[in-house]
Amino acid sequence: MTAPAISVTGLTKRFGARTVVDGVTLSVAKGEIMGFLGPNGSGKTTTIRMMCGLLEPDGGEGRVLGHDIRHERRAIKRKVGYMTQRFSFYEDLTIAENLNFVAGLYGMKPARKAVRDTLADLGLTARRDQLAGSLSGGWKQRLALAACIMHKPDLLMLDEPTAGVDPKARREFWDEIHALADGGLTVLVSTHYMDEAERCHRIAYISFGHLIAQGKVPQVVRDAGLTTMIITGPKTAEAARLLKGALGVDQVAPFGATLHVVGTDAELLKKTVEKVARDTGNAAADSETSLEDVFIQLMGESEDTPT
Ligand SMILES: Nc1ncnc2c1ncn2[C@@H]1O[C@H](COP(=O)(O)OP(=O)(O)OP(=O)(O)O)[C@@H](O)[C@H]1O
Repeated sequence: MTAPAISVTGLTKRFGARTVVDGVTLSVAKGEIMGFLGPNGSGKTTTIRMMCGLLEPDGGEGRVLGHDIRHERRAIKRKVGYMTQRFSFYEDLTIAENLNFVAGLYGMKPARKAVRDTLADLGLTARRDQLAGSLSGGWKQRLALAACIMHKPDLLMLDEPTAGVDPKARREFWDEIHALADGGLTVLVSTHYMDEAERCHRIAYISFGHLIAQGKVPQVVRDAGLTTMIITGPKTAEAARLLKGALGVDQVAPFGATLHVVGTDAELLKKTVEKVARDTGNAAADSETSLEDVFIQLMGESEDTPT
C-alpha cells in the first residue's frame, strides 16, 4: 500500500489564549478528493495552512507527501498548490501574462512551455490574450487553478475555490478537479456547498476546531442517526409554526411547497409530525435525510457545547 498523501494526528493551533484547531487527526490517500466542511471560523483555513507548511502547529505531528510537517515545511511548500480564499491576479495583464509571472515566481524553465501546457490543460488557450480583469467568475477560478497547478504539485489545497461562482461554472471546475485527481493529484478542498461536498470521495466536518465527523457522504449521513419526514399540503406554514420546538423535532425547514422535519428520536418525531399533519389538514411522509440536514444538526449540537 502506498503511503497516504496526508497523515496528521492531534494537530493543534492556538492564537493567543484561543485554541482554534484542537487535536485534528486526518488521513488522505493519494489521488483522493477530501472535502473539508464546517461553519465560518471553525478552523478549516488554519488546518489547511498547517498542512501546507505555511503555519507551524502548536501541537500534533504528521507527514504531508512524505515530509514532516514541523521540520520539512519548505519541502512541503514546493510540492503543494494552494488556492487561497481570495486569490488575486493582475487584472490588467492577460491570462498568459499572469501565468508567465507565476512561472517566474516558481523559477520554472522554460516558462513559455509551462504556460503553454497549463493553458492547454485547463482549456484556456483560446482566451490566453484576454485581460484577467475582464473574465467572468468561473474563468477567474479556472485561471487561479491554472496558477496553482503550473508547478505540477502532488497535493492541491483549495480554500473555498468556487465561492460566488455560478452552478455551471462550479460544475465544470469540479470536473477539472476530478480529472486532476484521476491523474494522481490529491485534493483537499474546503467548501460550504452541499453539492460540492457530495462530489468529494470523503468529507471531514470541523466545528470549533474539532473534527467531529468524517467518512464517505452516505456514511456521514448514516452516522448522524437522523430521521427526516416531509409535510405537504395547503397549510405547511401553520404546520411549521406548530412543529418548531415540538417534542422530537430538531429542525423544521420549508423547501418550496414542502416542509422538511428532522429529529434524532425517530418514534417521537413520527408521532409529533403525524399529529401536526392531521391537525392542520396536511399529509406526512417519510423522507431521506440529506447532507444539509446533517450539517445543520451538527452546527446546532456544537453551538450547545462550545469549547
Ligand atoms: N492569524 C490569526 N490570528 C488570530 N486569530 C486567527 C488567525 N487566523 C485565524 N484566526 C481565528 O481562528 C479561527 C479559525 O479561523 P479559520 O480561518 O481557520 O476558520 P475557517 O473555518 O477557515 O473559516 P471560514 O469558513 O470563515 O473561512 C477564527 O476565529 C479566526 O478569527
